[in-house]
Amino acid sequence: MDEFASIRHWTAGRQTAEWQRRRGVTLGIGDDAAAVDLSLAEAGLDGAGSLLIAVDTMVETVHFAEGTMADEDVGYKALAANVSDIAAMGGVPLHAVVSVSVPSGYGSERMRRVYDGLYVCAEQYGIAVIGGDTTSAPSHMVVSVTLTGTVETGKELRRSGARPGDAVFVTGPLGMSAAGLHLLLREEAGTPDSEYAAIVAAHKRPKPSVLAGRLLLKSGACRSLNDVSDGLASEAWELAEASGLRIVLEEGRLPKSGSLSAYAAKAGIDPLEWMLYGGEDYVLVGTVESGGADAVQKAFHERGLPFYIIGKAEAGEPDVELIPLPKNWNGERASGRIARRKIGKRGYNHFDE
Ligand SMILES: Nc1ncnc2c1ncn2[C@@H]1O[C@H](COP(=O)(O)OP(=O)(O)OP(=O)(O)O)[C@@H](O)[C@H]1O
Ligand SMILES: Cc1ncc(C[n+]2csc(CCOP(=O)(O)O)c2C)c(N)n1
Ligand SMILES: [Mg+2]
Ligand SMILES: [Mg+2]
Ligand SMILES: [Mg+2]
Repeated sequence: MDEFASIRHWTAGRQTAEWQRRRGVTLGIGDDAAAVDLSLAEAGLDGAGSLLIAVDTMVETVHFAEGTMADEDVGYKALAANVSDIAAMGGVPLHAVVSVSVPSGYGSERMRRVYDGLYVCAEQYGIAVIGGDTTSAPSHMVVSVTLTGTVETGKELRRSGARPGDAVFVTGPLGMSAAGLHLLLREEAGTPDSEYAAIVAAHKRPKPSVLAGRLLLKSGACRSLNDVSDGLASEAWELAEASGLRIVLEEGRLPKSGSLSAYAAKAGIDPLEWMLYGGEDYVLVGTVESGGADAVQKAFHERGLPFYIIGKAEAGEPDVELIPLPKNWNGERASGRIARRKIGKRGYNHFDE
């Protein structure tokens, strides 16, 4: 199958004309560029919208490898990672443009499976796939997705809006994806123990919450927001630096799932490592004005969504600190309180030595 037949094989008949029309697409896959009339996009915004644009790339051996992700998972996660960035602005995702670079030996069927997963994610989040690019690659697959979205003009939730006194929150458990990856890279006997299904699923099929971002925006109480791709420590540092303040996290408040604890115990690893530095959690971390935290938590819980207050923002030079659990505490007290530990700007970094 040649390049053009392959593209048709991966994309033709996947989404109806009606699906695309409702997102304002007036010209989809097949010409030099797609055309979108944003005034026709049904995003349900409260007022005029701005365009959001994000791109994230997945590279074989860096973001996935044989044994960690099926082809379908690669397509799903490449889009989901971008949904997480749109959610982290408080926005609604709309259109995806997909670039794939495929080693010639991979064959058209393998890429079709990547698209099977990508379209599952598109369906789940209401996204129209409107174009892309295809090239060969020397030895490994690369999938890059550009995603548009929309958000009420001037209301997008930035990293820079936190203020001293704000409560710091996360919208889901931490460290599960890193634990799942650890298991997948080490599991000798194929199918992992069902006890660990949740951590494996967290790695292969992350579920960013657009609804969580929308609730935060509509609450009027959210001052800053980021999504956790590189790890909580790294993302908290981004909030601290963008907002010019110190973030203090409490170890005892960090949400830890049962399957993470069980697997960490089995693997002999401190789960806190994964929770702070693992990454690929695709939950939201941010701050709310402290007086509004209870109402936001209530709104989340009413919709069955998790919401955890994990610390606070304080005036000071950009920094991230952790108040450890008493078990990790060596007994020292600094001015009558448990000594805080500085959290390094460590996390997943593509250019670390
Ligand atoms: N090569 C690049 N050229 C221009 N801007 C870039 C480039 N790479 C990243 N950026 C910009 O830098 C900022 C931070 O990007 P980054 O990729 O760290 O964010 P993210 O997508 O939230 O994180 P992650 O990639 O871990 O999911 C964004 O505004 C992004 O658009
Ligand atoms: C085989 C394999 N090895 C390592 C990892 C871990 N990993 C890769 S990229 C990344 C951060 C997010 O990426 P980005 O910053 O590009 O969005 C993490 C935690 C993995 N997923 N698969
Ligand atoms: Mg990025
Ligand atoms: Mg992000
Ligand atoms: Mg990202």
